[in-house]
Amino acid sequence: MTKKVAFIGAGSMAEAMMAGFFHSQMIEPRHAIISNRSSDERLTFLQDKYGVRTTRYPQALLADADFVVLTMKPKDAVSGLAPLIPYLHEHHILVSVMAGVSTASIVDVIGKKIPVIRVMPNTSAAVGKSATGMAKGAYATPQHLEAVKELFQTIGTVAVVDDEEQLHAVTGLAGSGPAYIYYLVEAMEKAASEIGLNREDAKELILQTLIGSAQMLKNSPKAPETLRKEVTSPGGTTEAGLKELQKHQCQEAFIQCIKVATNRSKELGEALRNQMLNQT
Ligand SMILES: NC(=O)C1=CN([C@@H]2O[C@H](COP(=O)(O)OP(=O)(O)OC[C@H]3O[C@@H](n4cnc5c(N)ncnc54)[C@H](O)[C@@H]3O)[C@@H](O)[C@H]2O)C=CC1
Ligand SMILES: O=C(O)[C@@H]1CCC=N1
Repeated sequence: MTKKVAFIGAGSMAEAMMAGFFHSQMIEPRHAIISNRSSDERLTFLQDKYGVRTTRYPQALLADADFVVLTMKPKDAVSGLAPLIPYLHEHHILVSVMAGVSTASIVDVIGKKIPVIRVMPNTSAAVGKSATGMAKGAYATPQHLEAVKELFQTIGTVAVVDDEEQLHAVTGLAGSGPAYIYYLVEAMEKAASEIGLNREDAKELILQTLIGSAQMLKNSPKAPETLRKEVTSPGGTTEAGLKELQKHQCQEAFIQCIKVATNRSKELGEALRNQMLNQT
């Protein structure tokens, strides 16, 4: 029997996961129900596109759900969870994808011994290629973790981390990761236009370069540095290009980018804890 999923939040991450779950046939669209804060238009769009059910009644949302996936922003955790509390029971498995938010904070907001699995996927879930990290909360058993792992393995790879704190790093590296790659592609597209390539040719060349490099990184036993050196002929074009990147400290900037994103995840979790303290 396929599992039933309720999504609390109907944004880009909820849609990416839904699309991936449905494509893998792990979840049937009629077994998914989704809510958001206020946009009827958005819920209608998702209903029409995927055949999911929609509601803003907490009781209806949770009635049949096996997994309750929290897909609102960290700042909306309290407002999103509050109406659900009377209908949340220990048989539900809460799956939070909220960046930075600890399982302990979620349990504290709910005030019940609910199993919570904290998950950090990325939007490549939509095409079954998420790089997902996860950790279990205090009231989740290894069986709960396994059930959620099985669910997310249908939309990509899963790394279970022993220490929940490591999910900040997973977020800085892989949760946000697709955006870094898209940013690079934006730069490649701009450059392609300035050096006289038409948009369609450029798109195909960039895409194939990315896919080919990713496949090489995956299949070759060689380190990225070795692969880079193999492209770089002494006195050639690559060397000239890379010198420019080094001049702008591009690698250092990328390292700093990932560290800052990781710290931001910690700050988001702390901001929610402060919000909770101010409300008590
Ligand atoms: N976008 C991404 O690449 C990733 C996002 N995440 C996490 O996923 C979560 C959602 O991110 P996005 O989809 O990008 O955000 P989004 O802004 O696109 O969607 C947030 C959704 O939450 C809903 N919402 C807000 N308050 C609510 C409430 N009180 N009750 C019910 N629904 C409520 C909004 O109406 C909206 O549908 C965030 O916590 C983020 O940290 C995690 C991994 C990757
Ligand atoms: O930017 C964010 O906060 C979310 C978490 C990881 C990707 N998007």
